[in-house]
Amino acid sequence: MPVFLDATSADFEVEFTKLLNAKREDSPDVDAVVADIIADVRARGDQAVIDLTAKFDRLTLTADTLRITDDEIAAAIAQVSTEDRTALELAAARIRAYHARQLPQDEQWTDEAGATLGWRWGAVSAAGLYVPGGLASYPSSVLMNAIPAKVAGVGRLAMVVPTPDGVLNPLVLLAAQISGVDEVYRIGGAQAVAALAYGTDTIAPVDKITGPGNAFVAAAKRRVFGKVGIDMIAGPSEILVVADGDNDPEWIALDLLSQAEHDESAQSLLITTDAAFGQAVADAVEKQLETLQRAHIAGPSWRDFGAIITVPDLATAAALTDRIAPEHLELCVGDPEALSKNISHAGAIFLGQWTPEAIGDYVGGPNHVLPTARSARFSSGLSVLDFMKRTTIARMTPEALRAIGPAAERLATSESLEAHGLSVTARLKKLND
Ligand SMILES: NC(=O)c1ccc[n+]([C@@H]2O[C@H](COP(=O)([O-])OP(=O)(O)OC[C@H]3O[C@@H](n4cnc5c(N)ncnc54)[C@H](O)[C@@H]3O)[C@@H](O)[C@H]2O)c1
Ligand SMILES: N[C@H](CO)Cc1c[nH]c[nH+]1
Ligand SMILES: [Zn+2]
Repeated sequence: MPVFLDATSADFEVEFTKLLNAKREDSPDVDAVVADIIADVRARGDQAVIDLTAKFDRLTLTADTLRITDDEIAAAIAQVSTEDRTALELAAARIRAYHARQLPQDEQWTDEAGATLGWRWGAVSAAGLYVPGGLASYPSSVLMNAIPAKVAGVGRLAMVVPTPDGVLNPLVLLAAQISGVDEVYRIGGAQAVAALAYGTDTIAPVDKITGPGNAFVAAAKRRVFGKVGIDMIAGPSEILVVADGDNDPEWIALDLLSQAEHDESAQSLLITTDAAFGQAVADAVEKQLETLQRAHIAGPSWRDFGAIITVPDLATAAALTDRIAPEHLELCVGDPEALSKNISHAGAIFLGQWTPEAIGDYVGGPNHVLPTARSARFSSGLSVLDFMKRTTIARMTPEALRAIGPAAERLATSESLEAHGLSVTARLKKLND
């Protein structure tokens, strides 16, 4: 059973804080394991990756078989049904169209002092794309990683994906081909993140690592940040549904289970203005769990981290939502647009009862790699911008230097940085000769 909270009860604040702080992925135990794995990969390179893959994915590799060959990719892709290919291509086209709109513009102008200023955008040279594969297989996450990278203009796309027991999903490889991935390695977890960040004899290091994963992957990305860029912490999935009583409890139950089935550490929450509806959803979840294929994952997630919160009004729902800062937010209320305007912190918002979150996972167009663990307070879903960086541009004319140089001289003096000031003075002197 999930916890039931009532926002009007005396102990609500204590119980809600407990819910916010529930230990799901930010565990010191996980971090300690990940630190050792990263150190091992840095010290022993390919051999560490091979040993750790044998340990965690039950797969024996050599340096020659870490990378999936073009022939293996072609053979796997040949098994994909036309229906699956068509669905994947529809998803890819929609994701590409959405992300193409994110390409930023360069800017350049000349200001009143005569200085030409601006910035230009450029792509990172090499991106490492993490595609999860431990408990489920994610062709959709290949598209969500690789398409924005390609739109940004990244030169080299290196993808890692664990293949437990050596089982390869052909659709993952087709997605890699469709979206222009250059290299695919059958490795996962913290060892794959470390290999991408530090490089091994077989895997050249990348500049930026993106993509979702379990708690080990999220912790590894945190640890390699600085050596490489990362997109965000996209860990175990989360959904918060805000629903009034005018919804079908079964639909909402399925929406909650759609994220619970990702991982025992996933979190599904319901905030409702109608306590009886909340109970009906809880009953519907239990009913679904009797037959759901992944009840062994969704059940523990719902039992350990699920919650149903009753609120007196939608204003309270909005305030609590901002404190949760969920990865996914479904607004199943009469006027979802109006409610969404009162919410500042959510990775992705799904408006109205005809927009199940799963549409966003696959075919909506926006990215499904999204910030978890309340990091939507300060980060956003994966975008083209994550694969780009901005370089600033400045050009002075003699007149511009004459106009603003003296202020630079003064500031340099105030910082006791003599050479800074003199580099300006020397030029101004020449102008005054
Ligand atoms: N936030 C997002 O945008 C988003 C998107 C898709 C999926 N997800 C999440 O990604 C995750 C996918 O998880 P997954 O497990 O299926 O695949 P995964 O690829 O993230 O993790 C599998 C790897 O974890 C490592 N691992 C497992 N147990 C370990 C242990 N005890 N010690 C050290 N390493 C260990 C192994 O190396 C294994 O290869 C789920 O939590 C899902 O909710 C998040
Ligand atoms: N819901 C996940 C993000 O948390 C993404 C996903 C991929 N496939 C299915 N779901
Ligand atoms: Zn999902």
